[in-house]
Formats: sequence, structure tokens, C-alpha cells
Amino acid sequence: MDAQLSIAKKTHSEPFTLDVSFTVGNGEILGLLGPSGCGKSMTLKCIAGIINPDKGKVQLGGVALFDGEKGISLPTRQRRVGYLFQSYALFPHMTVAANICCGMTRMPRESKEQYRHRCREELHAYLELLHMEQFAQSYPRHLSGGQQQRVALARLLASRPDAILLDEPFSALDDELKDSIDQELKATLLKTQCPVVFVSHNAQEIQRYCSRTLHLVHGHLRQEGKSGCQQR
Ligand SMILES: Nc1ncnc2c1ncn2[C@@H]1O[C@H](COP(=O)(O)OP(=O)(O)OP(=O)(O)O)[C@@H](O)[C@H]1O
Repeated sequence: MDAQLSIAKKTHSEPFTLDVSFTVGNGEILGLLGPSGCGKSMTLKCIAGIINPDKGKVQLGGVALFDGEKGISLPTRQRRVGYLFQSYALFPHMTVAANICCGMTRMPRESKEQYRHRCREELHAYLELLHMEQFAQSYPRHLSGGQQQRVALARLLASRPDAILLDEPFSALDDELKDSIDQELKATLLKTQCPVVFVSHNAQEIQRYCSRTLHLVHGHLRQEGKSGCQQR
């Protein structure tokens, strides 16, 4: 995935400009690290199509999702980009299981019975991966912030997107839980063979997951460096 984004926004205090350019390979987890307000979420929103940059391009698998010069801007739903919002955006009237399964639109449909069987298997695998087995029939309003965050992550993975954008995916989880899901979740992300952008203000978290880190300061990339951990 290639992203070149340029955007200027008027805020209440001072104008904010974002100017970033980066490439993420298939099966690569790229870290985007920076303090609050530096433009991390705005970068992801431009890729997902929630806001349009003023200029630039976003290419995914040879398809132009956005091209300012050519006037291309695919609607969010056509981009096949899985975006884990900071607010989780779960469907309140659906159980945890239904929230996860409703994302499974790309599951092969050989027969109705096989499809159901595969959905059940995947649902179980994601619930187990994220330590949420006992909450399958719960509703989001009965879950803690950290539990809702894990459901949103499971739903994103279940949707088999072509690119994955994670905005502070562990902000609501305690350290013990983070440690216990770390390795398997990283392996799951790598197995998707998608480009993954992992946004955080926590350098240790980025180091654990990412092979490469971009540092964002006031909307501009400062430097690019190895984070010191092996990706595979
Ligand atoms: N829709 C918008 N219109 C105008 N300004 C915006 C808009 N969205 C964000 N901003 C401003 O752009 C800047 C970057 O915001 P962004 O949400 O990308 O920060 P962030 O790095 O993700 O921070 P955090 O870690 O706190 O979520 C901030 O100064 C913010 O006030």
C-alpha cells in the first residue's frame, strides 16, 4: 500500500497541516508513532476514506483508492480497508457473536451448511484468540471498554480486509491481557498478508508489533528507523 497525503485543516487554535508519504508491504506491520494531536488518526482516516486529503494518492494492491489529480476517491465501503476506530463502533443491538459474524462477508459460500460451519469455526477462533469466549451472547452495553475493543478487533479480522488500520488497538486493555494476546495476535496479523498500519503513542507497544516505525511530529514524518524487533 502506498500513501502520499497532504492536508490542511483549520482548528480552533491554529491551522494543522499533515504531509506524509509512506509504503507498507503485504504482510508488513508498520508502526506510526507520535504524541496526541500529531495527525495519526487523520492519516488513517484519509486511507480509509473517512476524510479526503487536499492532495495526494492512496494505492492498495494496484488500485487507486484516492488520487487527487485524477479526481478519484472510492467510497469507504469499496476500499476493503479494515479500520479499528478508537470508539470501536459496535452495533449495540447485536450480540458479540453477531457483531463478529456480520463482518464475514468474504467467507467462501460453497453451501449454506458449510458456510455456517466455517463462520462458527472462525467465530470460535477469534473469540479464543482475544479471550472472549464467555461473552459470545453478551451485548456491547454489558461489556467493558477493553472487551468492546477486542470485539471490534475480532470483527475487523473476520471481515478479511485487504489492508488493516489499527488506531490505538490496546488503549483500553490492561498489561496482563496485552501480554497474553500479543504473540498470537501478531501472528494472526502477519498471516493475513495485508499491509497493516499500527498507530500508537506507546513506543514499547509499537516495538513489539512492528518491524518499521514512522515518527510523526506535528503532521510531518521525522525519521524512519528499525524498531529493533524481528517481524517473523
Ligand atoms: N475534522 C477535523 N477538522 C479540523 N481539525 C481536525 C479534524 N480532525 C482532527 N483535527 C486536528 O488535527 C490534528 C491531528 O488530529 P489527530 O486526531 O489525527 O491526532 P492523533 O495524533 O490521532 O491524536 P490522538 O492520539 O490524541 O488521537 C489535531 O490538532 C486535531 O485537533
